[in-house]
Amino acid sequence: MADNSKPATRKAAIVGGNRIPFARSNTAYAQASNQDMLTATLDGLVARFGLQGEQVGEVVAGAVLKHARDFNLTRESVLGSTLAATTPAYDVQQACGTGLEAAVLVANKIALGQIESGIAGGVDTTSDAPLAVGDDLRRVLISLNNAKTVGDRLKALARIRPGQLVPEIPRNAEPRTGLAMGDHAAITAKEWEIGREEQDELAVRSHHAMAAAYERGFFDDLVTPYLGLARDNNLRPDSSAEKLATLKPVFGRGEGATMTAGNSTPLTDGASAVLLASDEWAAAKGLPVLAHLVDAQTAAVDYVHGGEGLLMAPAYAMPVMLARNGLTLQDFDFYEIHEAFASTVLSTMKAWEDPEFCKEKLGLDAPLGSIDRSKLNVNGSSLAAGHPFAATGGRIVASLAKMLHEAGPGKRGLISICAAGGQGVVAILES
Ligand SMILES: CC(=O)CC(=O)SCCNC(=O)CCNC(=O)[C@H](O)C(C)(C)COP(=O)(O)OP(=O)(O)OC[C@H]1O[C@@H](n2cnc3c(N)ncnc32)[C@H](O)[C@@H]1OP(=O)(O)O
Repeated sequence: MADNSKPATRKAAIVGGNRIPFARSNTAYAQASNQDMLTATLDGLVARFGLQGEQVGEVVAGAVLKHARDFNLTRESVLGSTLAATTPAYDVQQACGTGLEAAVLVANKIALGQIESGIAGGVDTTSDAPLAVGDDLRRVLISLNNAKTVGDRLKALARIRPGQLVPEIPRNAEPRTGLAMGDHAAITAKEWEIGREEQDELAVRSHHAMAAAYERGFFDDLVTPYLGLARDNNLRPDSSAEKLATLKPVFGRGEGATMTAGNSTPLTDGASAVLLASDEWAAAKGLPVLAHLVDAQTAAVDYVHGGEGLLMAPAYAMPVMLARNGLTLQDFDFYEIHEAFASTVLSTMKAWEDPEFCKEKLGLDAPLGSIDRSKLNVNGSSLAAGHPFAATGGRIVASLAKMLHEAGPGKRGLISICAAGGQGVVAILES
């Protein structure tokens, strides 16, 4: 007998988003914590949609760099916000895919009828990065804490050596290889023969597109000023290929190194949040529906044993998702490919165009093919806005949903986000 008790799945609506302007590390938000920024971002979203004091189904968010005291950063941020304190909330972490993964989790619960509304988000600060002590000092400090007598305390203190006092600072590097993510991307750029000029060109285009989008008011209902900042302070409207060509390579070694501070994302602080709901919930509240989250896919690559480049997992996730939805790579009106590094965007697109890669690695009869570059990151992306790791997904989902809404019904957008750990998340949005 059929089980009629299970609700049919439905597509989750994207009502809108909010973020604080992104700030280069150790600038405008140098004194702000993850919790400060996520709370402010949630409050901005709540104010935008008149949800003060209300309980939404769930809030799901995360941070890549988190202090040990932030057990459940998202719940603490909700408790500090103007949402009802009865709103359940929890952390997720999928490196730079965190914000998008959070949106997928919320959307899936809405699709299954488990919740009617939810907020997905992400936050990160490299200004307030958590410092840890080494294992030796940690053991001493624990025994000091457990010591019952003055003698025991003195004995524990006597075990401290000056060398142990050096803190462990989180490095922007892969734990299993010790290489910076930029160095991994540089290896891939070399493999795919990605040139310096095309990387710089992509970076300049990102800055110009985002500056133009701010000028035409595109971000007016997506960004709330915070701590004196009204726009992302990494944004350089006057960016030029000539200036970028003068910068020295910072990733990859020796002859032929192409990756600079100009065609790589900077270390960034910021937060984002997206409100998702069932169509019914949005209609009952008189709230807009900008787009729907239709599907998503994750993939992981074996970058440790040389199987694939660290940031190439989206290339693998894409054909799986396209096939499931009966779509080709060309069936989209907008493409949002996260610009971790300009070279990563270019390597990924080149892989999709390459018959050998698509056959050997993706198991396809024909390459996925080229995308229309005029539809790529049309309002700028991470090279211009900056990249507070976990906050990038929310920025992209909210921007793309708004772009689709502006373009009218029946439009389709594609998201591709590479993540540390050799993972990637891709998703489809439709208006
Ligand atoms: C995390 C995941 O899961 C997946 C991912 O997304 S991977 C990506 C993760 N992110 C990263 O790895 C961050 C990588 N970035 C970095 O480590 C650092 O920002 C960096 C090493 C690239 C640069 O650091 P830095 O040297 O301190 O940069 P910075 O001082 O700001 O810039 C160097 C110069 O370039 C210039 N510059 C930077 N961008 C420019 C631009 N667009 N136009 C003109 N000049 C520019 C700066 O003005 C500066 O010039 P001066 O020296 O004359 O002041």
